[in-house]
Amino acid sequence: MRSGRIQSSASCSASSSSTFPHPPCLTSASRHCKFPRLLSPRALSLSQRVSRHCLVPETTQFSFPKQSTTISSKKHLFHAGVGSLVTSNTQAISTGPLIGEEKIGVLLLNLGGPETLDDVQPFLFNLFADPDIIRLPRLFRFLQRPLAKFISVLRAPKSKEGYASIGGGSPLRRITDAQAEDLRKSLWEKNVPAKVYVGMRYWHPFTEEAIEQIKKDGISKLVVLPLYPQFSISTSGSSLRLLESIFRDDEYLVNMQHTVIPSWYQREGYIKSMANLIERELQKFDRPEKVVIFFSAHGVPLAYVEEAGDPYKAEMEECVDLIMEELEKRKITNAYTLAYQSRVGPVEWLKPYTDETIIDLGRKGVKNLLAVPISFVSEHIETLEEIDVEYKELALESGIQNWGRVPALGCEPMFISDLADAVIESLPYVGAMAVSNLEARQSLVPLGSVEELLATYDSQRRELPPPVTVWEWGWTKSAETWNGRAAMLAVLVLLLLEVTTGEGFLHQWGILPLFR
Ligand SMILES: C=CC1=C(C)c2cc3[nH]c(cc4nc(cc5[nH]c(cc1n2)c(C)c5CCC(=O)O)C(CCC(=O)O)=C4C)c(C)c3C=C
Ligand SMILES: [Fe+2]
Repeated sequence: MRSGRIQSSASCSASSSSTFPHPPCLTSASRHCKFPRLLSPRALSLSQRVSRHCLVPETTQFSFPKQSTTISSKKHLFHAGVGSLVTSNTQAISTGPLIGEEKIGVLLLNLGGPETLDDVQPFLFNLFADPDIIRLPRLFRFLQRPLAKFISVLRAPKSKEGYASIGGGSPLRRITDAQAEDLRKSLWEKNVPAKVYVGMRYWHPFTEEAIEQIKKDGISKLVVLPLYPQFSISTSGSSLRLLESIFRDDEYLVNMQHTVIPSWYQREGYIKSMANLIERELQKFDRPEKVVIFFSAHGVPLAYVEEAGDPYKAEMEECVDLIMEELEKRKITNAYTLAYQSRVGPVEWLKPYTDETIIDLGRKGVKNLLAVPISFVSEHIETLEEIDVEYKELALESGIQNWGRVPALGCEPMFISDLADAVIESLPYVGAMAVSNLEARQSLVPLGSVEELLATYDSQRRELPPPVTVWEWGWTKSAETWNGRAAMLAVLVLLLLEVTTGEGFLHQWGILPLFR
């Protein structure tokens, strides 16, 4: 941990990354991974965590493409190539001409957001129907959709309030479309005539719609780029799992070569762009050197990291370290801290929590705070409402006098240009296909790459605690959790009875007919 880092007393056991379970395939994968040789000794331990993503099958010779360069600095070596990369090919990596007759596509994966208040409940339904958000035990899987309906109806009023306060809907589609267009332009400027598609997980344009267009356009080589800098089961993992199921069932797609860039938080362009934004915002304070830089990342339930092996926390911590190193090179050595926001439900999420940390910093006498949203590259409800309104208010109440917030990256030219470089550097890894469709389907090639990626952190697909409150009571944390689970079970039984008998409180209140 770097010297300037403020440790909130709100932090917990989750702050140590050494407890992460290492998926079994790591050892073999990391042997092929170039990172340990490229990074400085300090970064090496971090890269060992990252190397879990260097999922190159054992049979594949792995070398970075010629155009990728290594930029060295006194303290750190950046690899300008694709940070962590999964190839679609277990047999060979094409090194020949990449463009020629090939039609190249880039698929940007993102979360999606409701565009109007009427979209909020169905959007929430899609989110909670995702087994990577609520993973029920196998026996109860059939209840996933009724449960999603139930929770989405319960949560919709609160969410609607939030979306109403930011203008009546999420800006995510508009911003992601603009990023896609700028990325396309940047690729063309770099002589890579690619088409760029947007596939959202929970709202329009859905991933399925993007895939239909990719097929119509006859794309033959596809680079899959989730727009999340750090990997999480709940975000990129979920999108890749969906993609995998779409690929598996489709004759065209099973033959399409593809590559996935699962995370890219360590790329030089991204780190420098973040540092630029922070440096710019710091200048707005009267005494910039007195400001505490407050990185706030979207949280995930602790069990995702500790039980399922989600690399999210490790990647987040490394990302923050890299940004601070970049700032240090610019002689900016402010104190900083990292906390996790936006938790929902009764289970424990990654700590320290943003709200508790703000209160704690206020108590410690911090007067100047600069919030940096770190897990997402667009403005969205959690920056515009949660940070700008709720956390700002909390900070001022807690004794912080001067508050600032770094904008999300959006279409920052250096950032977009770096994403374009990531795509270009990944192209040599878009591999040749399996010999036959049958083989492709059986050995999951090209799906194997996605499958393997998913397997590294989530091989057992264990039950994950429902992160969302259905019901809550009790005094202790653990009691709350178990009460929540018991209540959920009771609600499920009631729901089941109601659906089968057509009678019950939901019908009486006129809620259930809405479900039909
Ligand atoms: C890296 C970013 C994100 C992670 C990790 C993540 C995990 C996660 N989220 C929920 C529940 C909700 N998320 C909601 C909105 C939302 N989530 C992210 C990003 C991450 N989520 C974004 C960018 C957005 C906003 C999209 C927009 O419309 O602007 C919502 C809906 C809003 C609300 O009601 O608060 C929920 C619910 C869980 C449970 C989870 C991990 C398991
Ligand atoms: Fe979320």
